[in-house]
Order: sequence, then C-alpha cells, then structure tokens
Amino acid sequence: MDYFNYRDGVLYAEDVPLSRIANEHGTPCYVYSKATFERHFRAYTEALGSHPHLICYAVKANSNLAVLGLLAKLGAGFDIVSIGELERVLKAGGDPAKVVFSGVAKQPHEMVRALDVGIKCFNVESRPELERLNRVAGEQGKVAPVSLRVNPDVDAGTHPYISTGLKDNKFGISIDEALAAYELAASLPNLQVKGLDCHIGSQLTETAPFLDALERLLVLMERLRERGIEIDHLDLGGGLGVTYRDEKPPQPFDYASQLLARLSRWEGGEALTLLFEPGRSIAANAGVMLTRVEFLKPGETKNFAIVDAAMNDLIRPALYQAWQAIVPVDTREARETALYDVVGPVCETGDFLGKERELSIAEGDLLAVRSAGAYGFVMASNYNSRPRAAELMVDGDSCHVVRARETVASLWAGEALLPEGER
Ligand SMILES: Cc1ncc(COP(=O)(O)O)c(C=O)c1O
Ligand SMILES: N[C@@H](CCCC[NH3+])C(=O)O
Repeated sequence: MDYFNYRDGVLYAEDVPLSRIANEHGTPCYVYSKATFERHFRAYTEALGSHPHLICYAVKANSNLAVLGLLAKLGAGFDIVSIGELERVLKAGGDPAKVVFSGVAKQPHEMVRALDVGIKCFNVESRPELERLNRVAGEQGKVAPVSLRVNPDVDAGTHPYISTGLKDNKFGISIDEALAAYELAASLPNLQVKGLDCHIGSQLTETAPFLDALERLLVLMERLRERGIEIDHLDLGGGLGVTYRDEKPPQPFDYASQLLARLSRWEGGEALTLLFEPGRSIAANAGVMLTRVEFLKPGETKNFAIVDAAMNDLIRPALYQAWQAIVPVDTREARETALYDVVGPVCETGDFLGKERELSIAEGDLLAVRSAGAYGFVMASNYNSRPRAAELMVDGDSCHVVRARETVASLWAGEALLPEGER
C-alpha cells in the first residue's frame, strides 16, 4: 500500500498533485512519500511485535539523507556496504550501534572507521576477511563483533543478477565451510562472534526459499552450539519482493509469522534476536520518477515516446529488463491510445524505460514511472554528461527538495585539463 493515488484524474503523492511538483521543480525528478516509507517500515516492526528484533534498512536501496533520517527517527538500524553509506547514516542521525556492515571486500580504512564509531556487527563474507578484520581490530586495540554471512545454497527464484544465495554467487561463506570458518573466528583474539547472517537474493515473491534457508541455518546453529559457539542474533538479510506489475509477494506480516512459528519450535528460538535488512520492500513503492514526453515518434514497426528521463536516471529496465509501471499523471484530457516504447535521449539502443506500453499521451505530457523509490536514484549515473535528477519528499500537503538537481558545472568538479603545453 502506498500513498500515490489518482484524485479527479490527477496522480497525487499524498496531498500534492505530481503535476504541480513537475511544474515547480522540473523533470526528470524523483518524488518520495514520507508516509509510505513510514508505513512500510512499521509493517516490519509490527509484524515482529514483541519478538526481539532490529530492522536494519538496506541503505543501498535509497540512501537519500532525508530517507535515512526519517527511518532513524523511527528506530531503524541500517545495513551498509561501504564507508560512504556509514557516513550517510551518521550524517542523518542514525545510531552506529544499530549498524551492520555487509559486503565482500571491506577495506582496512572502512573497518577502522566502523570500529571507531562502534557499529553493531560486521557481516564477514570470507576467511581472508576474518583475518583482515582481526588484524585491523588488533591494531586499533579493539574487539570486532562479527557474524558470518553464510551462503545456504538455496534458489531464491529471482533474476540471476540479483540472486545471491547460490553456490555460484560471490557472496558469503558456503554452508559446508561455515563451521570451520566459525571455529577460525572464535579462535581469533580480536573478534567476537555475535551472529549468523544470510541474504539469499532480492525481489523474492515466495516465503519458501527464506524458510529453506532458515532450516539450514538452524542445523548450522545446532552444530555451533555443540562446539560452544553461541549466537546472539540471526540476520536473515533483506529480499522481500514488491508488486511492480502483478506479483503478489508475501507481506512482512506473513513472512514474519512463518519465521516466528518455525523458531518457536527451536530451542532458544524465542529469545533469539532477529535482524532483517529490507531495502526494496520499504523503498520501492514509496517513490516515483517523473518524466515529460518530449516527442512522439511514430514508426513503421514501433511508436516511440521519447521522454526526458533516460537509462542514466533509472537503469533497472535496461539492466535487468525490469518492468515498472509507466502512467500519465494527468488523465483529464482525452488522448489517442497507442502502443509505445518509452525511451530516453541517451545514445544507446538499450535506453528504454518500458517497451510496448499502451498509453494515451501527447507531447508535453507528464508520466510517472512507478515503484522507483528503490534502486532508482542510487543507481543513476552521469552517462552522456547528464546531470542527475532532483529528489523530493512529500509530507502531507508539503513537498521538500531533499537533493537538488545537479548542475552541468558540477559534473566536472575534480577534473582538470592537462597543464598548458602538455595538452
Ligand atoms: C546483504 C544485503 N542485504 C540487504 C539487501 C537488500 O535487499 P532488498 O532490497 O531486496 O530487500 C541486499 C541487496 O540485495 C544485500 O545484498
Ligand atoms: N539493484 C537491484 C537489486 C540489487 C540488490 C542488491 N543486492 C534492483 O534494482 O533490482
């Protein structure tokens, strides 16, 4: 459920018509709904109820400071994958003691900073990374809290580029080697084993793979127990899918109930703190991208709607053939209906936002690409020297610029011509 709805033929974000935002701030731009972020975050906390838990929002999905700030205020923790994300969380007022640090190659300087601010846990993804963290923590005179990210080899049934829990994927320590890796972690003087972590993929539309993974992790936890290695928290990662088109993913409530039911049958399960790292399920349907139709270009085999947003603004369709709804913002005037490929101005054949979409539009019309709050702006680039779009946050009947549109001049900040005579 989100707060983007039509009223009298015009699409609104909460109480603000999107046409007004486009007229005031230009296009392309990203528009987020504060109430939707809050609602999606609360769906997790309410689903877990009194079971000990921490929801660590996956910063990579949407790292806008305003988004992080509002989630921090709701008590969120954060899942980060770089020092850049850590600094954003701190800048937004996030609590470092609620931060978990994922990623396959954390650099020593990133470990130092994370130890310095006192994060909750490092999700370690390999044996060499354990050794590196032990060395860095020792040099800092600190003990690093660790979980091992275990790759349980379950098929999440998702797009191959966003599946992470199979043997073929680069992520995590294989479940067969996990026991030995935990023994290594427990033996290293500057590490303290805190948890067990897994993340099997993104945009999952069934609970079965999560439950399969849990089953395998529980077996591993039994083995660890036998060896005297106790786990304080179990981090099940993110991955819950959203509705882009007609998917019917489980809601956090269904997902959590099934996990809690299984855990209640496991000794100690009721006291085990659960961590989740949701990104997409909190952010995707809390945002849209607005774009204006530049030209309609009828062709012999295809009609093109050329819009002012491109693959550099929203790369998901080009990269994963992802389908996101594209809808007119103002439907009050009658238009002819036709099938269009909605494409951008970038010089690539793969520059499209949607293919074969039935749309009733004219030049100058405003379109909203829905479900764009996650992996939208964060994956934008300056390809073709295009400044990145503005980001706006609607809160009731007000709208705030939460990141200004880039200027052309800002694109060459940090670049230099070769000195005179060497050009
Ligand atoms: C380690 C980790 N945690 C959390 C997430 C967030 O996933 P999602 O946006 O699917 O919830 C990802 C991305 O897939 C990830 O790699
Ligand atoms: N960027 C991907 C999701 C990646 C998940 C991160 N591990 C998407 O847009 O669907």
